[in-house]
Amino acid sequence: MAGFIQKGTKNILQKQPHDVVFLSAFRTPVTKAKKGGFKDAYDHELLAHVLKATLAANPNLDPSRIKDVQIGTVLSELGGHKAGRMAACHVGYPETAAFQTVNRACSSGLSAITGIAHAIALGQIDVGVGGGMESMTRNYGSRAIPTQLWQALKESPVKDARDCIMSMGITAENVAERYKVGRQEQDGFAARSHQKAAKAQKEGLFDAEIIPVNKRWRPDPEHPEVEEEITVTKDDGIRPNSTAEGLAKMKPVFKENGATTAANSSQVSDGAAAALMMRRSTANELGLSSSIIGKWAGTQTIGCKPDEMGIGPALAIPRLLEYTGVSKEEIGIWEINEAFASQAIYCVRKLEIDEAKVNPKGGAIALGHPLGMTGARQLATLLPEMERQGQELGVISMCIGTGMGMASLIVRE
Ligand SMILES: CC(=O)SCCNC(=O)CCNC(=O)[C@H](O)C(C)(C)COP(=O)(O)OP(=O)(O)OC[C@H]1O[C@@H](n2cnc3c(N)ncnc32)[C@H](O)[C@@H]1OP(=O)(O)O
Repeated sequence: MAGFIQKGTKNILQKQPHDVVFLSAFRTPVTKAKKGGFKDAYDHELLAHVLKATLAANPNLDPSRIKDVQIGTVLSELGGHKAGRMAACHVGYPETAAFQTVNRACSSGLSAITGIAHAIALGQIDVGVGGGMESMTRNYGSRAIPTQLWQALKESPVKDARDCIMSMGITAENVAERYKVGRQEQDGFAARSHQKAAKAQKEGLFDAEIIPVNKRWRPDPEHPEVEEEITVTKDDGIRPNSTAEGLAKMKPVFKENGATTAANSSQVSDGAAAALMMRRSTANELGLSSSIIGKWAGTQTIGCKPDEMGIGPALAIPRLLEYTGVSKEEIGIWEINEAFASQAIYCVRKLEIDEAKVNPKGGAIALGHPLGMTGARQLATLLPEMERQGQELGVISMCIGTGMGMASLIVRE
């Protein structure tokens, strides 16, 4: 044991009574902000759907066993806490199930899952739900960068302090320049993200993780009084015809003569995700052991320079591997956030991992990146793919806009 986690691949692959296990991991489709299927939805509305689906998928679990719900969200009004708790109560979580929202910027969903995992590992709770929600349609823009800032911070002599509010696109340009990630390479990576996602969508590989969502939709912005009922079943940001040559025609959006374009950046999107987690011994006691789909085996978070925040996974992953005693070669699938192609390429290159093992169903460039939800989306995307490929170990990793990386080790059941 290292603290409360198992160390070493052999130990990690064994089923232990104190393991933190997943019984379900679902997500809504991820849709384009302002244009996509959830443009008229609230973040907590999407959360209600995944929380309800979590109960429905586990009918033999008495909801009163759920002791805590942690939901990552970045931009939500009042930190999403009040509306999130309302959503949980609304769909049948008893008043005894505690609720909190978590904000570690883009890694909030992964932080929420880790928070529940730590509470289970310490014996604080037996059963919990971790996830994320985000409506960038409603909350991006005015809430993306703080406006009520202490003047001393704006003028801080410490560059790292000032850089915490740097445009994410500029940090992507910094990574490209400093580590020589060329435009062509970025466009090729972005096109492959779309191609992989399109193939996975065509083959139905997202079906197991996606909860179809019925919702109202206003087809005409000029006539908001006209509403229709629609069912959103698919991610709508995937562009199957993306090619490196086609993407080369796009103009840089963050910097004159830069290389970061709308096509090689993650998309601004809406969505929610949730996973049911418990201690293995609790699952056994409740007769739910046959529903276990995977286990959490440890998380590490590490800081880096805010002006090159995208390199975070390249720092967090080695620390995670050291912490868990697992080697890079033993990881079958890597879910690495594609905040921008430049930073994702840098991380893959620096870690010397095979791109064929990275985001096999595409990443945030194709699937979208509803900030606080993405880490939880990656879990929902990873688990069925580990099962399909017969891979035992997977890693989820995020970069964090104020200069951090986070990584979690996930084991197939
Ligand atoms: C820690 C972290 O994770 S940091 C990351 C946090 N997230 C961010 O910072 C968000 C980054 N992304 C953005 O800010 C935005 O997506 C931007 C500014 C890059 C682009 O915004 P938009 O211009 O609204 O992008 P949008 O996706 O709508 O694309 C605009 C146009 O570009 C073209 N385009 C975009 N992608 C493609 C593609 N793959 N192939 C061909 N054309 C494309 C299309 O013409 C598209 O218009 P359409 O949707 O009407 O067809």
